[in-house]
Amino acid sequence: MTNTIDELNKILEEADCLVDEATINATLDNIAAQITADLSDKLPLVLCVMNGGLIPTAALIERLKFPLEVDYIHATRYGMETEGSSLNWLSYPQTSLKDRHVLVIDDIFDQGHTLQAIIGWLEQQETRSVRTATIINKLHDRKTDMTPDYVGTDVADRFLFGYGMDYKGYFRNLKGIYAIKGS
Ligand SMILES: O=P(O)(O)OC[C@H]1O[C@H](OP(=O)(O)OP(=O)(O)O)[C@H](O)[C@@H]1O
Ligand SMILES: Nc1nc2[nH]cnc2c(=O)[nH]1
Repeated sequence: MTNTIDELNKILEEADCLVDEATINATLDNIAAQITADLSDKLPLVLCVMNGGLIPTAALIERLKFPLEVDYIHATRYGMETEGSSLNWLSYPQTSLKDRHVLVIDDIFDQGHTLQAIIGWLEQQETRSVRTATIINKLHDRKTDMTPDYVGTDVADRFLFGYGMDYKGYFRNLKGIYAIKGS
């Protein structure tokens, strides 16, 4: 269904801001310091998980002051929906992964199926190490048995958008993280 600009603006007006820009920036600084301690001498390959990882990846790598390469992987589980289903692989990295220290960056650690599948695939590519980072951790007890190596701010178990995350494809560009009214 097509959303009108009025409908989208109403969603944003009624939404609750759960994480503001200053908190996100502090989270990014903290994660960047941990990553620097672990990877600054490893010439890592950073893999952005598109689309949600786009903004967190840009914000994190500008805080990493050491040599690194960037590529992306495109896998989606939610599409335009608010409930996840099976993972749809849309694009694989073009960079050779063999013997590389890989850092995967995504926006949110929700149930963990997306990162778990990506880690599983990367481990088959003869990488030297694989680490994962997310800006947001959604609090609930429906997690897989993986946990990202670097995890940011905890948020309530609601449907979120902003800072990479979309509502029906929109609002990834917002500086804060919002929850839909009633979710
Ligand atoms: O921990 P999980 O329950 O697997 O959910 C997390 C994933 O869901 C979102 O992606 P989505 O499938 O919505 O695609 P998108 O990045 O294009 O929005 C998000 O960007 C993560 O990749
Ligand atoms: N936009 C969005 N994508 C998600 N993927 C997993 N959880 C979420 C969420 O709360 N919002």
